[in-house]
Amino acid sequence: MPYDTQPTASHFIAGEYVEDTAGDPIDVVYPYTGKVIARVHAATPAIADRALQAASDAQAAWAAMTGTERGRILRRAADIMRERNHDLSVLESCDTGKPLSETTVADATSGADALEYFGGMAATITGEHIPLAGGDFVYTRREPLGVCVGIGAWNYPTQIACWKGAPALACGNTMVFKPSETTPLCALKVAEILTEAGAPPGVYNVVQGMGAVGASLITDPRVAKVSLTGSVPTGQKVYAAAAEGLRNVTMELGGKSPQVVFDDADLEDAVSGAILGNFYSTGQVCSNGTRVFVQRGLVDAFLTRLTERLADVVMGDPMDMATNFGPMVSARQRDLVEACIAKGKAAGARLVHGGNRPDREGFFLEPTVFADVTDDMALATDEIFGPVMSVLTFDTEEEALRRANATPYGLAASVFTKDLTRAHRMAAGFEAGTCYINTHNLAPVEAPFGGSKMSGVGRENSKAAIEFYTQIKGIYVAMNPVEAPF
Ligand SMILES: NC(=O)c1ccc[n+]([C@@H]2O[C@H](COP(=O)([O-])OP(=O)(O)OC[C@H]3O[C@@H](n4cnc5c(N)ncnc54)[C@H](O)[C@@H]3O)[C@@H](O)[C@H]2O)c1
Ligand SMILES: O=CCc1c[nH]cn1
Repeated sequence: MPYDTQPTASHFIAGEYVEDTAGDPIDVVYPYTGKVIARVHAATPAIADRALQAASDAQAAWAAMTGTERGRILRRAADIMRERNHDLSVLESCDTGKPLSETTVADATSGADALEYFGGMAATITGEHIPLAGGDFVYTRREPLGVCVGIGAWNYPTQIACWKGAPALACGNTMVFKPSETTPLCALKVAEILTEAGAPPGVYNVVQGMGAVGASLITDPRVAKVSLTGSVPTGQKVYAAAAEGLRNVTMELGGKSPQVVFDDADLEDAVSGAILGNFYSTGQVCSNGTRVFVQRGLVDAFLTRLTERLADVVMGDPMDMATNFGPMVSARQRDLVEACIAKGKAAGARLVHGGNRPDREGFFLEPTVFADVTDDMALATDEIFGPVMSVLTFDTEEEALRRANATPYGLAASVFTKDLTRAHRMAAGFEAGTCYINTHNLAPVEAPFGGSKMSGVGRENSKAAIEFYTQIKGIYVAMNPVEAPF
């Protein structure tokens, strides 16, 4: 490994790197080689306590700064991230195995976008004035919640650390962030950069660990809010644990999102959308449109063109800018996805492309396409979180919408058609938090992102995120003598 991936220490607390080797070791494995490239240690209870106390100690002073001052620090952090985009992208590729051609434009970039966006918004986070009869009035203050815990998934370690940290900090909260144990490296850089940009010690802390460390943070009395990005089963546990203390939550969970392609769609756009929505990040994107419903008249042409386009997949060294398809994040994830492929074959789905583990080192799996998938197959019901596309056939708009919504998930959905009214009808009918017309999987920070039904609670990004990192205080101001009954 030609890159220096071993972090200075495992944790970042109160503005500095902190080590405690008493915690369980966590080896960081480079998915391209399967070799260990760094080692960190899980937070011991003492480390978790130190991080929470640092966040708690820092919160009042951070909240007392003006939004303009906090925003300036976040925007400075965004500038530093952009200046270091190459190194941060290399680290993201080492942590996840995603190709550098992708991380260079998607990860630290999206993190910097969030820091810049919420940095710009910080000064605008204000209350309102509500006039009442007789000259009385109410004014509201939009106040921070306090100490927020962020818990991340492994697919977007830099992005997730920023999508949670930027709005939390803009609103005057402080954060203890626990990255996924699979990708522990990138969040440390986010903490380092925020500190360099001027965030006071304790405002943004990172502790490492498995689920147990995350669980221990949630129920701490110093914690006001928990924001998780992870699977639905983890979300259910975290939500339940947070409920015990009536803590605020944001839950960014899994999905089984539909893409509906009508036969009047632009074929090239529909195929591009299906590729973006199934194979970007080697299929490890929460909002992937893994159920591709194609209208009967277009199915053959769609599969033909998709197969042609898949010939352009360049699977290989993530650090080679020509590579556009990397390994999966871990052997475990690769094995889980392989089992889903085997189940799909056994259920009678037609394998159109891929399906195999290439004979090479690293956690590679071919981009895989199944056709003739039916709604009852596990391929169509279970989140796979890997490069597996299922193509299903439909006849009518009513049928497509009904089947698209027939899932407990509700993260994303897209429709491909040239018929404008149909596009908007479908978008209105989708039971999903994030919908697309004639594209899929884009997640600009200016737009709300999040799920309905089992896919989540709350929204990240956009103005909507402010709702989930603040609470409103109403202050009644009497301008008249107080009238009492006796
Ligand atoms: N909706 C979104 O924005 C979004 C984005 C990315 C990934 N995801 C979802 O994340 C999943 C893949 O990521 P993963 O495998 O890391 O998910 P996961 O649920 O296994 O783990 C997510 C995080 O939760 C922690 N965790 C596990 N058990 C915990 C507990 N009991 N208490 C507190 N923390 C606990 C883990 O250590 C990890 O940091 C997929 O389902 C994917 O759809 C969702
Ligand atoms: O993995 C989910 C978040 C996301 C979607 N697109 C880019 N990031």
